Amino acid sequence: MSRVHPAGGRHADILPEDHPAGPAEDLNALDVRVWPRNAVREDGAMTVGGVDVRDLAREYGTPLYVYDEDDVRGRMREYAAAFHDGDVHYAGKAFLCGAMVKWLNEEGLGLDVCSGGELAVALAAGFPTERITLHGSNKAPWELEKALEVGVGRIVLDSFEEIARLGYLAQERGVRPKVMVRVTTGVEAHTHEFIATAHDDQKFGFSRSSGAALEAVRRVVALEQLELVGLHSHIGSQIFDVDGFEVAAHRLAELLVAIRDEHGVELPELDLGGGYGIAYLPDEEPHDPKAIADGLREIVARECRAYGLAMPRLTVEPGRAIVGPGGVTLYEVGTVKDVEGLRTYVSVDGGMSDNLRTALYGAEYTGVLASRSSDARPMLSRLVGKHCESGDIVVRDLWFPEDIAAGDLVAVAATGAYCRSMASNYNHVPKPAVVAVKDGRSRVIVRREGVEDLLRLDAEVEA
Ligand SMILES: Cc1ncc(COP(=O)(O)O)c(C=O)c1O
Ligand SMILES: N[C@@H](CCCC[NH3+])C(=O)O
Repeated sequence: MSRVHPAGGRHADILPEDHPAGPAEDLNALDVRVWPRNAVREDGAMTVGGVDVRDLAREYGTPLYVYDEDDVRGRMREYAAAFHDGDVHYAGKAFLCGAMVKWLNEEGLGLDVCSGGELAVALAAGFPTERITLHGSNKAPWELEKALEVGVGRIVLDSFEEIARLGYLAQERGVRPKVMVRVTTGVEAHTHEFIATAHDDQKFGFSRSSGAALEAVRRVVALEQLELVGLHSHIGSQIFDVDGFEVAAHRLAELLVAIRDEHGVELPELDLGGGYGIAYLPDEEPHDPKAIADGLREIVARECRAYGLAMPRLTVEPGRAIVGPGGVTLYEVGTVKDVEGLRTYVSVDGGMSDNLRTALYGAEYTGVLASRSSDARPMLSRLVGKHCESGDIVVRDLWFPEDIAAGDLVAVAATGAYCRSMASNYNHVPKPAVVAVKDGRSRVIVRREGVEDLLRLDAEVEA
């Protein structure tokens, strides 16, 4: 099936039925909804944080992850202000490095880590341990021990084995950590199957419907060594619709009542996780942090009133919404291949090793020719990487000007979350550097890997 796109341009006559949109009126425009707040074009080329992308590519090479520091810090501040009466624990899995930890500390946020590795980054960068929450669906004993040794603020319990293990380790050490029980509320979040986390048939948390959540609470309460402070729920990621949060809050409130009735305690904290969607495409409308905070507060307050409970202190754990929109990935075009009658494949010097999300979730992105502007006609394109997989797609459908060519720089929007943190070395491709830009200056915050770094780990080759 095909239809002719009225804007014309190469391949416009084969625009697939399911293609989300035709070409923008101006292919050079940088829509504020998807690009970092400080991204503009100057003399044709894109600048981020006042730095020309051509200078970034010359100085640091490509592919390159670029973070607009003011954008990221601005979102941290907005979330902290919106949840002024609660806690915002940034989910480090979205992107973590020493600079991020320092920004979080300076902006007064907390940090959610889900492995000993993430915890190590936080500790190395001097993050206050009482503002750290340790997550993880299968924490190793050494990770639990490390958390107890440094005194993290809270540990979120995810399995019966872990309750027993942590109780034992805490007793050995003579400490009494604060813990939460992660509840699988049975909510079917409207998002990709792989990033929904609260329906019954998956690995996270204790199921509410089977009674496992209340049994977990019973076991924790029975262990003197653990201080139960609340329940935790994370329904999934890249969610726009508040219904799921409402249902989760309602089910959690019912559990809080059951806990009060059985144990005579009202738990003082409630962690509702993260999951707030961001715009990857210009037609997506994310909620602003204040609307999210007001909405969640209202939902929980309503449930508490209905059940006669005191309002617990709310914690949220946004990752993507803080760091996603402020990041872009810069690539250099290597080849442009016109597949007659279908589309044009524009290949860049990275791909699924620096952004797995398209291959893994069918995620959608948008991108532009960034090193210059062009008035050439739009051409239906697919931005692909250099890996040996036909699924190595960065942007499935996008419109580039017909004159795009080898040596041009392309920028892909909203790649600040879950791109560097999910990067791999597939095909022995080293991971790109990460730079922060601000007020016309740039600096490396994570160094580029080299092939020598990969060889260094190979026990049977000489590096
Ligand atoms: C427990 C928990 N909290 C917070 C997050 C952050 O999610 P997001 O980046 O969608 O806000 C995740 C990831 O999905 C998570 O598993
Ligand atoms: N990695 C996912 C989200 C995190 C899921 C973790 N619970 C993404 O890129 O969207």
